[in-house]
Amino acid sequence: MITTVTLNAAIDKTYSVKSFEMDRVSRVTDMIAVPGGKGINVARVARLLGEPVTAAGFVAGFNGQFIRSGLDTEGISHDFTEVPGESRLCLTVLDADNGTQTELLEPGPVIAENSLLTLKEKVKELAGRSTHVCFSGSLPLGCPPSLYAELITLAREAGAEAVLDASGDALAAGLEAMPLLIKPNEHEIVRLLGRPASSDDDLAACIRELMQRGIRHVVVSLGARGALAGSSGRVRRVAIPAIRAVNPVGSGDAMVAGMVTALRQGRSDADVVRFGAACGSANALQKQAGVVTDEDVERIFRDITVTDY
Ligand SMILES: Nc1ncnc2c1ncn2[C@@H]1O[C@H](COP(=O)(O)OP(=O)(O)O)[C@@H](O)[C@H]1O
Ligand SMILES: O=P(O)(O)OC[C@H]1O[C@](O)(COP(=O)(O)O)[C@@H](O)[C@@H]1O
Repeated sequence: MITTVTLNAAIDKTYSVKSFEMDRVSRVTDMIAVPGGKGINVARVARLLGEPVTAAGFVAGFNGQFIRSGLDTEGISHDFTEVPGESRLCLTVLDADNGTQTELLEPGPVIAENSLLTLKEKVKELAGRSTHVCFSGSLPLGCPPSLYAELITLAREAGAEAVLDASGDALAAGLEAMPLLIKPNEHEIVRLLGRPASSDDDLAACIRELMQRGIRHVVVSLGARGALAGSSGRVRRVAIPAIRAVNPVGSGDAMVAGMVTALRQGRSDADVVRFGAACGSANALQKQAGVVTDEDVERIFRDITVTDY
């Protein structure tokens, strides 16, 4: 099984708007509201790919009920820790005319010490039944930056491999526990290493540095440019075909889901990133974040090339 941990679960709401403008009234032409937050998106895509999953993390309030019942409707198994307050709303405004996606992310509930203890027990228990635990997304208020490192260590002690998709201090501190795989995007890796990366050579040097620290898979996703991926000491370029992207929100999560699925299937390092990138691009073809179809994934996979960098 794959367990996903979303500490700041959300309702992901997507508004389609014609010619979105600041300081103006905009009428919404189409609306989607689904359980979201990075780890939940990973769970949805992994399940669509045929993997057994459980989504865990914190939920709160009416939005938390929406998240649980939405997952029930989708048939995604979940085991969340309820906390006081209200789970957040993450809003994406899609403007097809201008080709923009604008995101507004609420902060979410404040997590108390006793809820952290409950969550740690839950992660230990789920990790004992999982091959991989994916830790994804920002830390809600009340969670110390060291939390991912603690959870990764617990997961590994329980027998599961850990994947970390986070940013800022949460990513920096989480690295101390040596997750199996990290998937920063360009901005996240630059911030992590605290130096500019103005070329792919610079990014490759960052990837090598992180592999030397002991992270086996360091995959830097580059949006429509594909990815630069380090695995077991080698850096590879992942070149993807041009597509007509509809909404790339959630593509990073779909990529993580694809890579974990491929790792579980024992695919080669090159095919792990190739399959992950195919899932990321397939997600960008959908209006809803965190959704792929098998047909899109397989078609795009065939058109992706992975070469030594
Ligand atoms: N506009 C796009 N066109 C094609 N593929 C995309 C696009 N945006 C993302 N992807 C795919 O999804 C992967 C992850 O997307 P990216 O935007 O880099 O992640 P994140 O959402 O974490 O910032 C990319 O490596 C790529 O394969
Ligand atoms: O937990 P964070 O980092 O605040 O991010 C939350 C947001 O990330 C998303 O999961 C999208 O992430 P990606 O585009 O990086 O895959 C949204 O669905 C969600 O609203």
